[in-house]
Amino acid sequence: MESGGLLLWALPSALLLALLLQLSPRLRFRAKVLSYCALCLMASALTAPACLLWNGGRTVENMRIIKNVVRSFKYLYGLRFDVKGLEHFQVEGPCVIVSNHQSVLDMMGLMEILPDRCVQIGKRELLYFGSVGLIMYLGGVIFINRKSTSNAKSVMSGVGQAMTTDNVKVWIYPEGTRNGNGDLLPFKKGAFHLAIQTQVPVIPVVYSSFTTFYNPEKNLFTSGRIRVEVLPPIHTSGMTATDVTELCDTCYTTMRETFFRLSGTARRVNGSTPHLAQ
Ligand SMILES: CCCCCCCC/C=C\CCCCCCCC(=O)SCCNC(=O)CCNC(=O)[C@H](O)C(C)(C)COP(=O)(O)OP(=O)(O)OC[C@H]1O[C@@H](n2cnc3c(N)ncnc32)[C@H](O)[C@@H]1OP(=O)(O)O
Ligand SMILES: CCCCCCCC/C=C\CCCCCCCC(=O)OC[C@@H](O)COP(=O)(O)O
Repeated sequence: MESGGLLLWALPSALLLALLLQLSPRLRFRAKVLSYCALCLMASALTAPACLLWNGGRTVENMRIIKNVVRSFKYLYGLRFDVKGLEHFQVEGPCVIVSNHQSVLDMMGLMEILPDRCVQIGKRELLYFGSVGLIMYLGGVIFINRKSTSNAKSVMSGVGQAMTTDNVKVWIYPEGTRNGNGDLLPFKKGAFHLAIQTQVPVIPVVYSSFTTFYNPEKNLFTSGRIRVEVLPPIHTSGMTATDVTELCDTCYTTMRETFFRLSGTARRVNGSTPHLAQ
């Protein structure tokens, strides 16, 4: 009786769902994104106890465990990363790594190349994403309140202290938000203030555009290849607060050129940089 009921309801429901997914690209796209979220939530829930048992609590050491788990996700989604310039990460001591931010999939690209003893800066809201928030907390992610510049600035000056005393690298998305439109947003300045205040190098990292395989507007989420380039460190020793804007603009220009080169797209607006034109 039990198994008869299962066949009567579960089988047709599964068939109907499969049919709907075939018919509706939007639904198929949403299902795939949802599966990614579910995977992250599940993997975090399973990895959090491992982090607690291994390392006791919130520490950058947990990033190694998280990284090893996340690095397997790419096989499920058919993503490939071609990485160049990893040798540039071999700097002694702390540094500020800046990279472009296109979507939630960036987390895979991040973990693909994350150097040892490196934490990220993330928006405070991520703390409330259930087990994902917990795993980020355990990995040492620094949370900032983007709505309050003064609060974010004071958190970030505390980070400078910790970077030198605990020898940690910091990964920042200077665009400050996700952006998948095939260009870079103007950079916020926090990362560059931090690098100059702590007198540590800035290492830019660029990921090629996802638009050919991931595009929410076109309901596109297929397998794909991502080109990644770690650029040479930019040293900040001797720079002062007056050099922040120039450092920021140099990074922006270099990263934008690299982004277009890696993505195989032409520069927009006659090659002018809207950020500098403002
Ligand atoms: C096991 C399985 C696991 C699976 C699950 C996954 C787990 C994975 C675990 C771990 C992965 C973690 C992944 C995390 C990913 C997170 C991504 C995000 O959340 S991205 C959003 C947050 N990130 C940012 O927002 C960037 C940093 N933002 C900044 O640096 C901004 O500059 C900020 C917030 C500090 C201020 O932003 P403003 O919007 O006010 O803009 P401004 O133009 O930069 O600043 C205004 C003025 O303040 C000055 N200013 C800024 N910072 C300063 C400072 N530190 N000192 C002095 N002045 C400063 C500037 O110079 C500017 O002034 P003048 O225009 O130049 O006159
Ligand atoms: C019990 C609570 C259930 C909550 C369900 C939430 C499910 C979310 C689960 C997994 C998503 C994987 C997250 C990986 C972390 C990537 C971080 C990220 O890319 O966040 C976006 C942020 O950079 C920029 O934010 P906005 O573009 O300004 O917005």
